[in-house]
Amino acid sequence: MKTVLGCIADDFTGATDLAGLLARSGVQVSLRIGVPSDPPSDPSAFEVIALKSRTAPVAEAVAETRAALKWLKAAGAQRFFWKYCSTFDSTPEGNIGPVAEALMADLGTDQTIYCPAFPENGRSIFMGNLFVGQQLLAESPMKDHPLTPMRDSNLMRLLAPQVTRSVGLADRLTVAQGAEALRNKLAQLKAEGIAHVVVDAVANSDLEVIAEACRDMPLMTGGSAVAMPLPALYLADGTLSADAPKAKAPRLSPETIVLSGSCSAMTNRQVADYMRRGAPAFQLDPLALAENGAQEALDWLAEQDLTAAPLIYATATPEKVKAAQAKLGIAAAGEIVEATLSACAVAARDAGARRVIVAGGETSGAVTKALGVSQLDVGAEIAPGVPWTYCQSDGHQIALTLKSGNFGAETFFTDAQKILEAA
Ligand SMILES: Nc1ncnc2c1ncn2[C@@H]1O[C@H](COP(=O)(O)OP(=O)(O)O)[C@@H](O)[C@H]1O
Ligand SMILES: O=C(O)[C@@H](O)C(=O)COP(=O)(O)O
Repeated sequence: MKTVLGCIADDFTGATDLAGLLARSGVQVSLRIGVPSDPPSDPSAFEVIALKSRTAPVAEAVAETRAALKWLKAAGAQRFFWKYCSTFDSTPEGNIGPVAEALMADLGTDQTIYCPAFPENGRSIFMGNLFVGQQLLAESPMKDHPLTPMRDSNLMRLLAPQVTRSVGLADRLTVAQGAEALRNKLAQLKAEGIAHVVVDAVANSDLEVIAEACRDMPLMTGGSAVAMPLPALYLADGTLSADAPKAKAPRLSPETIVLSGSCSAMTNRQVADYMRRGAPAFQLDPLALAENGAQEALDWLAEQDLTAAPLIYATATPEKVKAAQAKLGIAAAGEIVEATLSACAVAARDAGARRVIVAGGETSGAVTKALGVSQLDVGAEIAPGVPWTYCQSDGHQIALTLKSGNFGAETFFTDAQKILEAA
């Protein structure tokens, strides 16, 4: 089969988010960790390549994304999707714009759209301003993100310094008039030399209009939700034929490990909820880790009954995160936590854990790499944008879920376990 849509995500939770939303329509979605070293053989209609490039130096992010594009082109794809965070997370240098411009140059296209909206998770865009629930992005807890604090809510202002060509807006008033009106607006903006168009969306119905209007663009960019309508559009016009039914979820033994490196407001609530329910839990302190290493955590883990699904977490309040970063540096504090959680993941797997729940995008990238996972099949959705996936790790089949910091209900860690039981 030829790939119909080639997708590249800038982090691993983002990649499973996108793969999960595409798979809602019943199509097969293949998710690969990093650019495969082998050329494509029998690729899926929807291929998602997960990179860990969100906070990488710009040149590195651009080079990796171009390599992913090349692989997806070899898989037969003619349309591409660049997935970044629904809260438009980027460092001050910013990878979203340079990556988009590099992809546009490689694809020989003059215009793309930017739509991080994800209404089911409360992300909406109005007049180019991104909201998280009822708050502007820069007034939401994203202002305190440990690696990518978001201090402006206006997508045009965030994007403009990251790109060389002009930025414009197709606002909600246009989107509300339907796909043809949006296509006309995009054409008008293109004639004015606008290469980068932020598109407003506040509801799933807006995303359907945008997907319909932009489905044949060589490159679309956004959060996962604007890609969600694409499989149904491609099935309806015969670009894609209906897939064989999906394989049943494998039965895996109940040993479980929960690892949380996200410090988002939602993950803080999820960790507290899980502990209130009596889950065994071990807290990592970056300062203690810097001094004494990971052994204490590994010793604690070795004593746990993994059928009780123990939790190891570095999740902390913004004040505690800032204090650790002030002493260790932002990158070093993050790295030491990621390395420890990765070591715990490997130790838990070696001790028999076959169900692995990870919270945090960067954290998920580190843990997935440590587990040596290269390809994931998408399973049941636990919460909007967070599916279970199945993969191989060191010769064992495991279920792995990678939760974006902000996603999931307060009961996420127990929800995940219940959904796997029912799958
Ligand atoms: N207590 C802490 N102090 C400092 N940094 C931390 C702490 N706990 C986690 N981190 C780091 O914060 C970052 C959180 O990012 P990430 O895993 O992407 O979560 P999210 O999905 O919420 O963005 C990671 O690099 C993680 O290692
Ligand atoms: O689009 C989203 O919000 C997510 O898919 C995502 O990218 C989340 O990133 P993290 O919060 O760093 O997990």
